Order: sequence, then structure tokens, then C-alpha cells
Amino acid sequence: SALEAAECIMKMHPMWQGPLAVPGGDRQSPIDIAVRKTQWDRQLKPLEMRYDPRTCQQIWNNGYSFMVEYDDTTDRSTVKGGPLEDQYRLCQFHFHWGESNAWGSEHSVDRRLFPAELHLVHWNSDKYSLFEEAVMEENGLGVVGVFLKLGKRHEGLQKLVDALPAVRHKDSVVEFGRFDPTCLLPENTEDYWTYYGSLTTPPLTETVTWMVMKQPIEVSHDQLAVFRSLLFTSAEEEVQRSMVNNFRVQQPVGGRSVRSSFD
Ligand SMILES: O=C1NC(=O)[C@@H](c2ccccc2)S1
Ligand SMILES: [Zn+2]
Repeated sequence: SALEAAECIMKMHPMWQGPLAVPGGDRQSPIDIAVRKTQWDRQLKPLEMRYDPRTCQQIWNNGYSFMVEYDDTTDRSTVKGGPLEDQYRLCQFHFHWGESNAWGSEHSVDRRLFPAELHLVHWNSDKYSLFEEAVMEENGLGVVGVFLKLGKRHEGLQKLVDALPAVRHKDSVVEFGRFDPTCLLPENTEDYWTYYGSLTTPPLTETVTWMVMKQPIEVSHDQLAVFRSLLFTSAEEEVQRSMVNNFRVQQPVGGRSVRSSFD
């Protein structure tokens, strides 16, 4: 299946030669969301995402994905509500994608993989004073996940796609002004799944409240192709490697419950 192929290819990547699961970790991410096992929680409030486009700063190729980084020194771009007890500040968003349209997302829904997945990473600014601190602490992070599916061209994403050639190589950075990530959210943000999990890259800390949107956004084949034109490698390396399949293999759900905000 596509899932087996994806897992096989992903496990060959140097990034993942290390410990795949945190020793003793019982709430790792990503996972498969088995819809019939999710539980509707009527107490879940609507998610409130408020982003100020002026807090956008730069795009950075960190050798694993490309990240759009935000000024998180004030509470101008935040998420709260939903399963969250506190207010969380946006620090960056990034994507995971495959070499083919058959896979690329980190989460799956009833084993269905999507060609890519967006992660909006927020940290708990009511309890902690820095992202680096919150990463290590209970209820430190809130990540909103959005699936990308093949379809019509996404006009809001195109501004980001046009800037990618400037960050083709690892460690390259480019100024990026005024970008409101609200345009990357699906029309329906009321329907989502939520569960307690972890970062999907080292340090894999189990400090993340996940909120995965049910409705995917549509992007075009050409837009995804530009994601795949990025490189894992820096300009001076002899052998260049395409930045594709930068997702983690799915982890056991164990005894965790995945709640839905909808019936
Ligand atoms: O949602 C996630 N995606 C990733 O690449 C992980 C990560 C790790 C460190 C910082 C931000 C995000 S956690
Ligand atoms: Zn991610």
C-alpha cells in the first residue's frame, strides 16, 4: 500500500536512523485517526485562531522543512479555545510532503494519506516565556494540522510558493513580510480531531496538544512540485538531495482517546 511504501522510503532517510520512538514514550505523534474510534466531546469549544500578518518575519530552510517564522514576543498571533486551557502564541508554520502525491502527510484518516500536511506551531504563553522552554513542559505546545489535497491552485499559498526558490538550500533564509496564515485554514475550522501527542521530529517531546482539521485545503500539482524542488542539502555540499518524504512514520495510539469536535 502507499502507507507501506511511504514508511519504507521514510525509514531510509538519514534523519531517521536514530531512535524512532522515545524510550518509554507512550504518546508519540503522528498517528492514524481511526474515525470510528474517535469520541465526540460536546464540551470542546470552537477554536479561536487570531493571526496578525505583520508578525510574519522570514522563511527558513532548516534542512528538514521550510518554516515561516513569526515574531512571538507578544500575543498578537494566537490560538485558544478548543481543547486548550490557555492561550498559545504562533511561532512558526511549516509543511511535510512526499515525493509523490500518494503520500506525504504525517497523520492519516482511516489510513488515508494526503500529499502534504501543514503544521501551525504555537506555545503556551500563559505558562511559559519562551518556545524553547514550552517545548519541554506539560501542555507546552499546541499544533494545528491541516491536510493538503490535490485540486485547484491555492491563491494564498502562491505567495509562499513564489518565495521558495530563494530558500532552495539548507540554512538559507529570506525576508517574508505580511503573511496571514488564516488563508491556509479550511473554510470549516469547527470540525477537528484533538489528542495528546508529541513533536514529530527530535526532540520528540510529549508536550503537544494536537488539533487536526477534518477539512483539507486544496493546492495544485504545480504548487506541490515547487515544495519538492527544495533541497535537504546546503549549497556547498557536492551531492544535492531533494527535500521530499520529510514526514515521520505513524506511531501507536496506545490507550489514547482521539476526540472530535463534531458528531
Ligand atoms: O508538528 C511538528 N512538526 C515538526 O516538524 C516538529 C517540530 C519540531 C521542532 C519545532 C517545531 C516543530 S513538531
Ligand atoms: Zn510538523
